[in-house]
Amino acid sequence: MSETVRVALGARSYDILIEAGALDRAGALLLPFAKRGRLVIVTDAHVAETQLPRLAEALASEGIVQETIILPPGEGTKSWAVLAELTDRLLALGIERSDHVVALGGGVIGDLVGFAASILKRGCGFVQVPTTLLAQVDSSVGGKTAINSAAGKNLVGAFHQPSFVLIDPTVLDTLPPREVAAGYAEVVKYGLIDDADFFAWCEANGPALLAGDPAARDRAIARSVGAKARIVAADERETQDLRALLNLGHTFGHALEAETGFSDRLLHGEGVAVGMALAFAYSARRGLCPASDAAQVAAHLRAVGLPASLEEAGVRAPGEVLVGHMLHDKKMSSGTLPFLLARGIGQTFVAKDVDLADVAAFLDEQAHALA
Ligand SMILES: NC(=O)c1ccc[n+]([C@@H]2O[C@H](COP(=O)([O-])OP(=O)(O)OC[C@H]3O[C@@H](n4cnc5c(N)ncnc54)[C@H](O)[C@@H]3O)[C@@H](O)[C@H]2O)c1
Ligand SMILES: O=C(O)C(=O)C[C@@H](O)[C@H](O)[C@H](O)COP(=O)(O)O
Ligand SMILES: [Zn+2]
Repeated sequence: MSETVRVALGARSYDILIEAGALDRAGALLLPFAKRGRLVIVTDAHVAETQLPRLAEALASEGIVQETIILPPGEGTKSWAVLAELTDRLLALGIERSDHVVALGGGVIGDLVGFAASILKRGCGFVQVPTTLLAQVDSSVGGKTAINSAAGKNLVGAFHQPSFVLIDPTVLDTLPPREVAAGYAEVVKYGLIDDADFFAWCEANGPALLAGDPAARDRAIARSVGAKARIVAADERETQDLRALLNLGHTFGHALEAETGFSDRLLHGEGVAVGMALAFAYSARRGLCPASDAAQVAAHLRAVGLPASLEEAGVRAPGEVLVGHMLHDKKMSSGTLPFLLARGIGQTFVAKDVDLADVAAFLDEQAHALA
């Protein structure tokens, strides 16, 4: 299959190509950018071993000279220290605004490289070549770029759209199963937000997708990218209570990631899985959503091996500690934290009347229920 999705953002519009084997055509696909300036590939050590040779060969076949920077893998790379190292190395290479930095990797590389590109020379070009399921269905699209800070997740960043997104689903063949499952949580998110039929599709096809079925994988990528592109085009900077829907599960999830030290104890997608289960359970507790829908969400996440509770996330912190992490959430406005809650599967909405003490009590109940 080959499909192009356009993110319609006026002068910042760009294409997302989804095509099995596209990485091997990257020379031709990236040639227009190479004609405008240089290409510098930034990747991490795992991807350097598994997918970088394909990209390097494809670029070389078109005579494109490339520089490559290889960074350590893992969430810790979204840090001030690595950002400083990366920007220094790109400046040492003489990066210019007309050059493109090519982010070859998962969401960590994409978020870091995009942020570096947004601040270098006050903004140079970048291209996303996502190599995880999570990055292909979510992080490579939409221009949210960031690093983490001591205060929390993604707190230092910028909106900076890529010039092009090259999605080759075959790169996922080398991705470890735990990472595939983590990325799948963001796929399920699109169904839970506003498409109950797609959630039903996930229930029927999720296990095949995780087992590596190419048809299920490609369908999920195309559906997710299409949904995200539409939402981003309509609310690029999350000002209209629309893009915020993409944050379903993230207020809880980011708090769990902070509590587990942004480590591989809990991957981002795993935090989102637990967060979505908690958002539905909290919605049910408030009488907003049928308890059966909350149970169905948790059951599907568990069926594909994702965590769906605090215990399964390995988090034992008191509710007020987790709520303390949430106070840094970027949605916080005038002391109010909007929450993504649900009236049912496919019916997520932004709630602005959530009492954080009640959320803390809910989290304590969840912890005790399973103790
Ligand atoms: N900007 C956004 O809109 C957005 C959306 C969702 C998530 N995110 C961010 O994305 C990050 C998580 O991204 P992720 O889940 O892709 O994690 P990641 O980038 O850490 O990649 C996961 C692991 O897989 C390895 N890997 C990547 N591709 C591989 C491949 N093809 N073969 C073998 N190994 C491979 C990596 O080296 C890493 O060890 C988080 O920081 C999250 O906040 C951002
Ligand atoms: O693109 C968006 O908007 C999202 O919210 C997608 C999320 O999956 C992603 O994790 C994002 O980085 C979270 O955004 P944040 O603003 O809460 O940092
Ligand atoms: Zn996310």
